[in-house]
Amino acid sequence: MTSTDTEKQQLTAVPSPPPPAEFSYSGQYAVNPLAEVSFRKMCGQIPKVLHRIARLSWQTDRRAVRLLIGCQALTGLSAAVLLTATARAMKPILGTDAVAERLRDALPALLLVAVAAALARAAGATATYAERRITPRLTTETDTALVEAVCRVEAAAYSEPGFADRQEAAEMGVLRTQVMVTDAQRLMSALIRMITAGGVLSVLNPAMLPLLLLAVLPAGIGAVLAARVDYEIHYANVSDRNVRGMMRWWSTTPKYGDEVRANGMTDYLLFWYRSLSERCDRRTLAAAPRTLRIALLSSLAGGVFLVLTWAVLAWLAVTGRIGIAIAATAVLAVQTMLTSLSQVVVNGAAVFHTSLYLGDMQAFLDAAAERAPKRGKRAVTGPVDEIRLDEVVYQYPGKKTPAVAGVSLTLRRGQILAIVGTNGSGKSTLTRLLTGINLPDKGKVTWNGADLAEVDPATVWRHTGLVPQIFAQWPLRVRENVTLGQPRTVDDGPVWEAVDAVGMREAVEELPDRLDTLLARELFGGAELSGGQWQRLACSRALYRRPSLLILDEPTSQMDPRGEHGIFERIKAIAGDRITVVVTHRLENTRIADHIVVMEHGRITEQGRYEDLVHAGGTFAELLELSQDR
Ligand SMILES: Nc1ncnc2c1ncn2[C@@H]1O[C@H](COP(=O)(O)OP(=O)(O)OP(=O)(O)O)[C@@H](O)[C@H]1O
Repeated sequence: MTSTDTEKQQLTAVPSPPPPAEFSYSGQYAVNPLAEVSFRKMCGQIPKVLHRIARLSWQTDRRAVRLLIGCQALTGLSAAVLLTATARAMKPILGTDAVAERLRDALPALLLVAVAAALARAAGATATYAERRITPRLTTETDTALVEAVCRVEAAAYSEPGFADRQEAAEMGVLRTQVMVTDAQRLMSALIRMITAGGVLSVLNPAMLPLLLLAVLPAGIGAVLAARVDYEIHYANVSDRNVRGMMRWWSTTPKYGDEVRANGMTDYLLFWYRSLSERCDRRTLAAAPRTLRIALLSSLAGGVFLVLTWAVLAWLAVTGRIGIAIAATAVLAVQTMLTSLSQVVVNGAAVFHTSLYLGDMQAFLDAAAERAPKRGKRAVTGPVDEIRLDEVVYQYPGKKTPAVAGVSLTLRRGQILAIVGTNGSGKSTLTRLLTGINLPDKGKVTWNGADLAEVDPATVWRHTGLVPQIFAQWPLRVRENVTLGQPRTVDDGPVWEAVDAVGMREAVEELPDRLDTLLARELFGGAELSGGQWQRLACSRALYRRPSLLILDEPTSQMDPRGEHGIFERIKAIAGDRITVVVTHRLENTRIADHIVVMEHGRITEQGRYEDLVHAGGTFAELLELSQDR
């Protein structure tokens, strides 16, 4: 083989991608609620969840619930009338008189049968209407409650192991709300029809009822056991589904399309996506034999008892123990019982299934409520004259060392503070502590003397404006991208002012609908901005707020020199009214600062003014020299 051949082979031989890492939904919160639960306890969940669905529905639409209850009562009544009227009609029909006479005698009962059947249908249709009035609003309520719970937790919860998996598990509860009222309503009406038919049947012959129950009970047990298997698979797949959901978004959103294509990631991403799906499928398929065994055994047991039921009925009729008319009604009652029992079983299992997912959802909502800020009722009122950090320490959950390890600092109104330091030295974490996004584990942060641990965070964030390193590109109109979080005015004057402040007027005026242009190229009529323009817009959002504390974390990393110069000029011009914090790796930009702190391993290792630090021979001077050494 020539060296050229080897080179060619090396170029064409692309190694196959590694399989995606296997995550498992584990840890102190990941307790499969079914692992230790007995069958009786599982069935015991059904009344509880019915009660819960009723309560939620009642809170959503009382009129619709009343209508539903009325329909259920009508269903029971019409089933009873139908069966008794049928029994009454059977006697003359099976009699020995002339046909015309038999029909005439049976006519009143037959009319009653027709009216009862019509009523039953009407009750069914109205119940569906009532259920459709409840379900969309109930789903919206539950869905919004989940989104709100996630938005409102303390930011530290996001770093907790398993938080995202628990959220994914809770999402299933939201999905189930779309079917839970239907399932509950069908279960209740089937139960009512079953009880009515059972009552009629036990009057006709008491021996039939237990036999029929035995015929359907195995199917009930089978359905609940199958639901349990389904839940176990769902539970085992939570983490993979979560990762797959993220991969799906990252792979398909046009925002990252360039990176995916130009780096040849498509095949790898598709491979990973497919691998995750196949891993979920494998778990599902591995459980299929168990489901089959459950279905076969329950059908076999049910079938045996059903044959027995029909045999007993035939024996009663053949031996003359019951009349032919009664036997015919019994056939109808058995059929009604069987149909409604099957519906009870199917819908009961569905309600049981729902109870499991609702349980996950409720557990997550409870956990989120526990993690909601409980910092006290004190309020920060502007203007903010002083922010102090006193020996502040913060360690992220699951981390071995603190990200901020004992920082003391005083910031005063009118001052510009620059924070510099190597990657991972704790700069962004320090800004999170300054704004009260995270509370320190030790030490305290005070605003005008008030400890942030005792202050309602909403009153703090009313006075802050933050341009984070990674900022959102909101799929909203230009105007909302500027005013989001604080729609202070109804006229556009202040919006244009903020747009001007970041030098974006020309770019916005060129957009098809100026401030009304939707910034989402994925959507019809949407437009897209360049990276630097997005960053200017993020800065304009913070400036529009006119905050007491303005924090800019690498605010100009994507901007051209003109844009960068403009932003820093603006920061200087408005600095008198506020406390300004700039985090940057471009050390030249720290010239505007009144005070610079250099961070290393979560501590402040140097501080002073630009001119002092340049000549101090420390990290700042070293980093500056390196940035100029090209
Ligand atoms: N949400 C988080 N959860 C867990 N650890 C985190 C989180 N955010 C940051 N860290 C860790 O905290 C440490 C400090 O991170 P931080 O983002 O504050 O550094 P930084 O100085 O801003 O870095 P850079 O210059 O790269 O932006 C790092 O070790 C990082 O891995």
